[in-house]
Amino acid sequence: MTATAITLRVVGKSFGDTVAVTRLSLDIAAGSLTALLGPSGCGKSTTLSMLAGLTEPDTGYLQFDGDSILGVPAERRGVGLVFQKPLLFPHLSVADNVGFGLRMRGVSARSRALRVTEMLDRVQLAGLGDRRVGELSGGQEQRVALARALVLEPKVLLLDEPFSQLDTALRARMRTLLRQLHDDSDVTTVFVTHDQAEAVEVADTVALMLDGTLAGHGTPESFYTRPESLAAARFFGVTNEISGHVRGARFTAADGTLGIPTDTSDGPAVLVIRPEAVRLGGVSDAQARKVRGRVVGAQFAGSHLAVEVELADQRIRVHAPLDEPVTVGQDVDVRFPLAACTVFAADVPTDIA
Ligand SMILES: Nc1ncnc2c1ncn2[C@@H]1O[C@H](COP(=O)(O)OP(=O)(O)OP(=O)(O)O)[C@@H](O)[C@H]1O
Repeated sequence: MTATAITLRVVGKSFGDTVAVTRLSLDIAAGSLTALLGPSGCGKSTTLSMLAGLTEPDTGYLQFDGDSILGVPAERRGVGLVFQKPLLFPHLSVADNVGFGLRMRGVSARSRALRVTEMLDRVQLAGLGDRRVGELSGGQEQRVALARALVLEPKVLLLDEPFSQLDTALRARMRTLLRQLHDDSDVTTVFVTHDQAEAVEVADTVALMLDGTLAGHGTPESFYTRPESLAAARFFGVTNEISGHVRGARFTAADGTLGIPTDTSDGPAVLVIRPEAVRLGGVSDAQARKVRGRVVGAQFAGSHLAVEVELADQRIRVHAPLDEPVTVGQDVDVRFPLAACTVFAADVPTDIA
């Protein structure tokens, strides 16, 4: 079986006056593990539900491998579903839960038993087939839900916040398991989460949704190094925003410093750079811009030193290596590597709450 590519074009869905999804266009590569990421209410679950065939879009189209899936009933889309709650049959054993779909398809008891045993092994539940599902832990229940979906060899696996009810350590183990299960098969996986750290850890591709539509799409790294919008940069956590303007393909900060090449149009602008990309001290480098600043705060933060630096008219955050000799009150050279700077026009919407 070859993997399935998913196409969404100008998809829209409203519930009464509530616009859940609007003008959503997205290409999900065959065989990818894509995180559909975004804050609560941005339309992730509705999107997943439209792919699953549980909700029909009002506008736009959806395709699997170039063929429209609009109007195709859920059970004929070749989709496996895993939800936040495992939704197992409480009166059936683990093995019977996993084998349920196979039984519905008329697969013989013998063949079913073989496939269920193999699947339980893959989700690390070997030997637990006879257990009643009420005797399982939350993590085990979600493994059963994963096994039940995957045993049917779906073309597409859709997961809606599947591990959000588990504790942190277990969630990390489940993410690793999901990655393994995905890598061992050809299934195209779409994983809904509101947690950007989870998206970055589990997925090879991230599709960020804000306000019902796509706000960024690319590798996890690209959201840190080249965010597509200010809102996307903000969603990915702590970032520095330096206000200024662009004139003649050059960004200048409000205090007249920097001079960063950019292809953003002339006008008020914001330069975005993550704290871990800013350098303190160091040698001159043609690929970076230098400004003078003063250290006004330095705090141990586990993996780095969280430093606050005052520039001419604003403060920025810098993550410095722990062995960097940084003292409060010290004057420092602050370097902005060009490759880590992204400039946006200042008049973009900024509310992403
Ligand atoms: N069946 C429904 N009836 C009415 N409104 C709905 C329905 N489903 C979703 N909505 C609304 O559509 C918007 C998008 O909801 P959706 O569940 O897709 O977002 P989400 O990003 O998955 O959020 P969450 O993580 O909180 O589930 C929300 O405003 C929600 O209240």
